[in-house]
Amino acid sequence: MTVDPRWHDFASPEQLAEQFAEDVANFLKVAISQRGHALLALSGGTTPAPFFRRLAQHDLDWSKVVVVPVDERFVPVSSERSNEKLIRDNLLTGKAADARFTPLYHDTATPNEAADQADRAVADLSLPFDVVVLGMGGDGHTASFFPDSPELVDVTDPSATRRVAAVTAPSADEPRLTLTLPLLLSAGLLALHIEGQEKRGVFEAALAQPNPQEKPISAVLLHAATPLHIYWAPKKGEVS
Ligand SMILES: O=C1O[C@H](COP(=O)(O)O)[C@@H](O)[C@H](O)[C@H]1O
Repeated sequence: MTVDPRWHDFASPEQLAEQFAEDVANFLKVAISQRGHALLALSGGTTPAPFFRRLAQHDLDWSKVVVVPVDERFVPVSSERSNEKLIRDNLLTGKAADARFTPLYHDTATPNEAADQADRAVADLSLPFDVVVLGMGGDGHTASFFPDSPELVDVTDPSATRRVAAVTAPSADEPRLTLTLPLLLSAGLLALHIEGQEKRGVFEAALAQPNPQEKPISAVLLHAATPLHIYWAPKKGEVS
């Protein structure tokens, strides 16, 4: 059995960003009204900045929102490759600057020590996440679940007890920190944000023949117990 995919297709990245931000903001508002706070996990990379900027414009009680990266490079926040920097620069601005941020990166001697610190900090949050926004690379990686990572089996184990783990992969430039599969799958709203025909093809291939070793997004497809909401738009210049 694979996940129930719910497609949300848009004509442009701008239209996607606007509607996706509204859907996530509404989900956060409901979480705040029901449990007094909301937990939001966000992916990084090159795709989500316009969505973050639209989300930041939403009028909600940001002081009650906790934001956590889905995954992170083991680089300081000053690095242009830091997902934390991306989130801080594009989401945590204006009213949304009141949100609390729980980092995965810590300035430790090793990625494992940073993962231990982040694991404890995430354990102290009032889990589960209300909203998890995944991304996906052209190789089918999601979070920092890379096809060539020696830690892939551990971080995609549906019964993993660690919440945050350090990973390495020849295809990733730096060591990484990632939330593990069960934490991602426990979200109230599980969404995947991808753009472009190529990524759609990669995703549809994984859906047709899920194999986590080849396309790690398959681990989500095989183990999610709730629908996966896919927000997709063609890239600029592509037809939908
Ligand atoms: O390395 C990463 O890549 C994926 C996908 O990023 P994109 O640049 O292809 O949009 C992202 O989901 C992940 O958070 C990030 O660390």
